[in-house]
Amino acid sequence: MKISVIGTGYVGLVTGTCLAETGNEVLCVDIDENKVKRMQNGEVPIYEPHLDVLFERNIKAERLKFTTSLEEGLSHGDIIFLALPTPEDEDGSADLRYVLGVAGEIGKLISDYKVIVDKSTVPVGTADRVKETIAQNAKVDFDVVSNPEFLREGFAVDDFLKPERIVIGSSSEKAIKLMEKLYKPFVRSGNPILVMDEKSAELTKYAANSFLATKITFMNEIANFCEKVGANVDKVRIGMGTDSRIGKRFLFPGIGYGGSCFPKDVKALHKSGKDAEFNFQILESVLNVNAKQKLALIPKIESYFNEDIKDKHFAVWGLAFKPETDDIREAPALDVINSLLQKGATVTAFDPEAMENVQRKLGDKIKYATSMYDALKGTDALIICTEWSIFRTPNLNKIKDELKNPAIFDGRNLYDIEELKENGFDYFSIGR
Ligand SMILES: NC(=O)C1=CN([C@@H]2O[C@H](COP(=O)(O)OP(=O)(O)OC[C@H]3O[C@@H](n4cnc5c(N)ncnc54)[C@H](O)[C@@H]3O)[C@@H](O)[C@H]2O)C=CC1
Ligand SMILES: O=C(O)[C@H]1O[C@H](OP(=O)(O)OP(=O)(O)OC[C@H]2O[C@@H](n3ccc(=O)[nH]c3=O)[C@H](O)[C@@H]2O)[C@H](O)[C@@H](O)[C@@H]1O
Repeated sequence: MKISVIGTGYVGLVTGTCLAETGNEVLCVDIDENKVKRMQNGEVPIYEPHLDVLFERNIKAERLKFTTSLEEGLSHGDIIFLALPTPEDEDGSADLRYVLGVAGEIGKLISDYKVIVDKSTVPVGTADRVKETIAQNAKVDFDVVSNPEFLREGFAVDDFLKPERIVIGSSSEKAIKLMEKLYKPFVRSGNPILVMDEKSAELTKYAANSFLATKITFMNEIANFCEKVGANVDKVRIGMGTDSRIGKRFLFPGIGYGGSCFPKDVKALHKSGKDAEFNFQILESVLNVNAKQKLALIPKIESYFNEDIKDKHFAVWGLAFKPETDDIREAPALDVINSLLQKGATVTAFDPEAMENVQRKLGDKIKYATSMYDALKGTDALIICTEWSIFRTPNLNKIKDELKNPAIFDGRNLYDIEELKENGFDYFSIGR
């Protein structure tokens, strides 16, 4: 089939590449000329494990191409995916200017039947708004489908190739048939393609992300309570999670959830509620608890240094909002660093993939190390914000040799408390 993907971020590029992998002819459109040039030269512009192999293979086979021309994109594809940003607007709602802006152009540019597929995460009712916007100018027939994406950064290729479910929201038989044909190769193991109305599909995405954010936040509250009463959240987590009704996944406490989606999606659903005069009380709590949780290590650090961290120098391991990505959007590490800087401390940071992005954001406000051990040199203590695998079994002697105090503040519960104690560390984690 002939497919066009508008927007080549984490979702668009993975969607385009994976659809090319099943034999479709894919043309990706992006407004960012530099990005398009890099992709045309065979460079993957984001860090996403396993994407490079598929990307290279499909470019070579001439099934995956790139352009900055929306007109070219719209004339190529029979199915047009919108994988455009829907960032947080000032009032917490999803900013639809990219989606509706492109929809306006689509109306002017299409000259034969197209299925317009919204893959961006958008509030209930957006498919109708996209339809109306296209219809203002369109002279030909078209359908709009809501097809929310559930991939995780860091596992995006695997999640796309082997989805647990595919959600298709549409009222057009013709569009549904085309979408089912396109996705059939991805659900050969029997996972379902769920067809529903557009509004239910749109809400499914927000409900899923908000539920996962709530699950993490609930666990963070349990962790904080564990600290008050002397329980160990690791034990509680396993004790709870082995009940299959609860499940073991997404129960890891830490310094809050971050990323490009949970924070903005919980806020957007909360705002949609407000607009409909519906009070999402549970989401209000999630938002408040998570904002506090991002700074959960700060009082521990201040207490260790007798409430005075001015002029103290800290090593921070992990900057990305989670491992296996270079994405730093709403990363808890940034909140931690900003708070330390505000209190007069200094920071040397290390992350395997996200250093460039942080450098662009923070510039010379902090120092950047070339390795995890290099970051420790001359610092007063180590703070861990992201659970990259390479931090899991470090050389403890090397850490102790470099730090002025044998103190580790671990926001991701990486180490065994007893082992760290035996090795002479003052070790602080979350809920243990
Ligand atoms: N990042 C993720 O893991 C997931 C994101 N989503 C949703 O998918 C949507 C896209 O997210 P990301 O891929 O993370 O965004 P992104 O910000 O990484 O990429 C968006 C791309 O769209 C391009 N763009 C902006 N305006 C354009 C225009 N007028 N024409 C062509 N290209 C344009 C940008 O240059 C950029 O390359 C959002 O709604 C997000 O909530 C859904 C599931 C997972
Ligand atoms: O809509 C989206 O963009 C995506 O958002 C999340 O994916 P992602 O943000 O890539 O990352 P997650 O692995 O879900 O982690 C999100 C945040 O929660 C935190 N987290 C996750 C799990 C956990 O047990 N504890 C915890 O604190 C992570 O550290 C991270 O900051 C969802 O998992 C995807 O299904 C969804 O498609």
